[in-house]
Amino acid sequence: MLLLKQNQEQNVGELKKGDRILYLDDVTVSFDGFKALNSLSLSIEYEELRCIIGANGAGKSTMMDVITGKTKPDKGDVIFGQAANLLEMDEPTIAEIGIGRKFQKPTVFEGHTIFENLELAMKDDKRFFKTLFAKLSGEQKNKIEQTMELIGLKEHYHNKASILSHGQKQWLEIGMLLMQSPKLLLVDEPVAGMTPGEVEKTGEILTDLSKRHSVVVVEHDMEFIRSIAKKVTVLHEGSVLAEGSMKDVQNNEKVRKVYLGE
Ligand SMILES: Nc1ncnc2c1ncn2[C@@H]1O[C@H](COP(=O)(O)OP(=O)(O)OP(=O)(O)O)[C@@H](O)[C@H]1O
Repeated sequence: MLLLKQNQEQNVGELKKGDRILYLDDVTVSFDGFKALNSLSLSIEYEELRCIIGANGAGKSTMMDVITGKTKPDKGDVIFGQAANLLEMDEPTIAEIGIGRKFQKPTVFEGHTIFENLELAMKDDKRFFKTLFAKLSGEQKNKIEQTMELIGLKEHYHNKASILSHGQKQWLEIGMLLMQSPKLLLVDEPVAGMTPGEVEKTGEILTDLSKRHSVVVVEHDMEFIRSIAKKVTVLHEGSVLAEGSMKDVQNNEKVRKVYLGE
């Protein structure tokens, strides 16, 4: 298992800004004959913030499930980094080689402090109490502190997660993912249920993150997408309908036809 992980990490290789980090080629997923993904091809760059939009049922979650290994496609290729074939790996291996996924509902440890939540997320040994009382190195403490700063929770470090607002819990969970040093972060509807102030802060956090990671955001909130988007991919019936800046996509004839019935 360890050897497999090391080989796969080598296959991911060293990446620099602008290199391709994720490549889906001709990916099809069928459920009882219905194609949730239909020859989907898509590529994401290292240190890019990409927004994925699309109506209900367009295939956004299925695409995330394929990338993280939850769903295996009927056909196609999914390559991470230079040459790591994600279709040959199970979910834990995919997470270990650098793909983190943030689901819509936060799942933080409510009874533990912000600091402890991040500490627990960092450790390889998942046995809860053993992990919590093991001594942290200076480097590990620094990493936790930098992460708390990034997610705007530094002054809350000793507070229990249970007292955080919904938005703060979402940020803490993003922080927990960061403790595993992912190269690619997949974020599902990050601003659902947030206050306007929290939405703005989330945009800042994700933009900041994309300077050191690749970030893929699936979101229905178009105002939010407009505020953060550099490049947008529109999915429709399991394939890419359009891709480009928010302006390009909004002016795209096919998109206008599908969304606005023009
Ligand atoms: N396990 C499954 N079995 C059968 N059909 C499924 C399954 N998962 C997804 N589908 C179907 O595949 C299509 C794509 O679903 P998917 O959840 O990927 O869309 P989505 O773009 O994420 O939608 P939403 O915005 O509503 O979350 C939908 O028509 C859905 O009903």
